[in-house]
Amino acid sequence: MKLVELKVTYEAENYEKAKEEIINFLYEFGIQGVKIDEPFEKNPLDYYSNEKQFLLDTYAISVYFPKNFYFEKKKKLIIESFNEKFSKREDLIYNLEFYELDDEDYLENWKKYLYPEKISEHFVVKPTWRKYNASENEKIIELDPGRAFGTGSHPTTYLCVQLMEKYIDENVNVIDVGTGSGILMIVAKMLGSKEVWGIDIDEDAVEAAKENLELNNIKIDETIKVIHGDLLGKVEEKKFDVVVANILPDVLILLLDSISKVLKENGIIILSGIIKDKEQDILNAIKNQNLKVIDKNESKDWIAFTVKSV
Ligand SMILES: C[S@@+](CC[C@H](N)C(=O)[O-])C[C@H]1O[C@@H](n2cnc3c(N)ncnc32)[C@H](O)[C@@H]1O
Repeated sequence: MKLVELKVTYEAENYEKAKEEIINFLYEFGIQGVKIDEPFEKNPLDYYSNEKQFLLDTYAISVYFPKNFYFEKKKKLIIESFNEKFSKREDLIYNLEFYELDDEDYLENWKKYLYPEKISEHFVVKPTWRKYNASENEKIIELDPGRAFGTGSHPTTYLCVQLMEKYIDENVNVIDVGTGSGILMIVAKMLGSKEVWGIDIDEDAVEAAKENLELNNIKIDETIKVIHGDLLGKVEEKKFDVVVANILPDVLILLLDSISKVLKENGIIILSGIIKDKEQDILNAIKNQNLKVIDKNESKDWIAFTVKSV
């Protein structure tokens, strides 16, 4: 399996703002990981410890996509939409470059950037190859994200985890729609949920989720299932107290009807993956499904909602 790295090199009046804008924009294209290169205060001694970093003088953001049969179309779309959004800006100049990578190279490279991270009141995500001394009230999620989305560090994931901490206990069953690395299934189980299902249209994600459940000593059985496919075809007869879904806004809007069908009468849905620009579209879809917002969580340019039936 090959991957494609898109490297955006840029100069901006406000680097922090430009970085957020570029990452948020690219997120909409289903990226698998983000790597950020920034120049740093130069000390001549650093030349010997990290020559590559030392010589780097540019700001760059790299994101990764699987190289599948429709990637060329996607590439064209990314370049066109990127230019449409950013080319007329007075405060930003940029250059886009695409590179092909082998899966293994990507995974090895990617691992260097992941560290244990506290993502909510109780949860710490720990990459399997790192050490971490947990304090008494911390819950550790062992994770090897592989090629699936969900390391915990993206706002869309941690906003969801923070809402899950409020609404999930041993009395509820949960389905995670778009489970990716399985991180939200692990959170649901660690919060005591008696039954946790996860579903994803990406076969690699299903494999990654199963491996990560195992890493956390969660056994796949009648109460823990990871399903490959689309919600509608695969989960028709079953109802859940809690549905969590961290997916792109346009997909969430399409899925909301199917999600409502698997929701118990007093159940709740935790929706994440919502970039601020799309907030109103999501609110309209929520209203059209006879649902209402009962809680909201925000970070940077991202929003997550808890909703239930009117
Ligand atoms: C942003 S990732 C979320 C991963 C993880 N749940 C998290 O919160 O970090 C979205 C996932 O949704 C999956 N997905 C996209 N459309 C889907 C659909 N219609 N049904 C099920 N999964 C879908 C993608 O394959 C991807 O793994």
